[in-house]
Amino acid sequence: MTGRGHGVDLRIEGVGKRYGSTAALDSVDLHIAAGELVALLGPSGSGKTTLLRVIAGLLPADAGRVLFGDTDATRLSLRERNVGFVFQQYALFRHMTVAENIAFGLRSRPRARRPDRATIRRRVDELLALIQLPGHGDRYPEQLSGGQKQRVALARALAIDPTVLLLDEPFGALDAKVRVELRRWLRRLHDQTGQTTVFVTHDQDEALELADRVVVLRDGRIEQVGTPREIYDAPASAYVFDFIGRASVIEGMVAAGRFSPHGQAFGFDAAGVADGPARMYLRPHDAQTGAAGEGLEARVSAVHPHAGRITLELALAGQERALEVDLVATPGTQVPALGAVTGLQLPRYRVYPR
Ligand SMILES: Nc1ncnc2c1ncn2[C@@H]1O[C@H](COP(=O)(O)OP(=O)(O)OP(=O)(O)O)[C@@H](O)[C@H]1O
Repeated sequence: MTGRGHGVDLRIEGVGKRYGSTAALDSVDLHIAAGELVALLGPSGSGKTTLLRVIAGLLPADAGRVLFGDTDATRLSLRERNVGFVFQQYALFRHMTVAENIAFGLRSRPRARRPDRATIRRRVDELLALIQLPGHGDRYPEQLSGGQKQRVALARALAIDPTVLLLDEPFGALDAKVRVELRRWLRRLHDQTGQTTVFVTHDQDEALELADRVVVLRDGRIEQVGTPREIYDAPASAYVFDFIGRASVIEGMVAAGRFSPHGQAFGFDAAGVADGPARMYLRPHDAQTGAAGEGLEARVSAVHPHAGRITLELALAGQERALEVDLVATPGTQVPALGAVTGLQLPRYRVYPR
């Protein structure tokens, strides 16, 4: 595979798709560079699958254009676009061997473009090695594990040298441990092949670990596009902050670039945030408890031990919801007692208008 085409860049321009009164996609603009691995991330119903299907040519858009390199593909069929597609469910042909499954796309080409038998055979062997299942060509799908079946589905999609590889929750049906193994495997495979890839997931860990860039969707619109670091460290909105990981929220007001939590005499820098009601968001590991009198004053309302960390629930005067704070649990960790009053430092946070 190494050295074969890396696929093309993809341009999605003003793409819209409605189902009755629902806008499944609303003026979506996105550029995906050749060789990039991009994750489409969002909750159920945000439009991920619709966007993937529009890119594939499985679903016509109501508005906008899809470009594959310099080619306007908007009106081309799936076959004409030459995309590789993998679904959540294995969708292998049960009556065909693994080798026949992988060869299917090449064998069903019109005669003029169909490679000869020996070439197809070589290609299948090459792909079996790539998916780390050498010697498994004569097996039937039912003789494979779920993870192996998905690797075969991926080989089948790659066999046609697709312009782009489109994956719709390909590991969604597998158990958590296999999912993690397979996504790391997919990342290594991508590093080897450099194939332009678009990957749909609702699992933020999967998106952050796997992708070069993450596209966060909300109600058919793009909420943020960025590298995993950018998305995690600088979420563009409260929606992204909340979706990407655990969040603690403090209610308050912004005036002249300062955020004041309700019920607290303390202010925090919030330069650039408009005056008015606002919320401060922080990750539970980005807060530090300390001596009473330092920073905000908080009372420990619950203590939850976990493997490797302890989560405290802290009550703050003037706040309805308790704040979650994580302490790393090592043998020397001082855990504040239930009901104790502690100081609270917030070195990293973001403020969003309400
Ligand atoms: N065939 C359809 N008919 C009517 N509405 C649809 C159809 N397909 C999708 N929708 C609607 O379009 C919106 C986007 O759906 P889509 O399947 O793209 O979301 P998704 O982010 O992929 O969700 P999931 O993670 O649940 O697959 C949703 O509101 C959905 O109800």
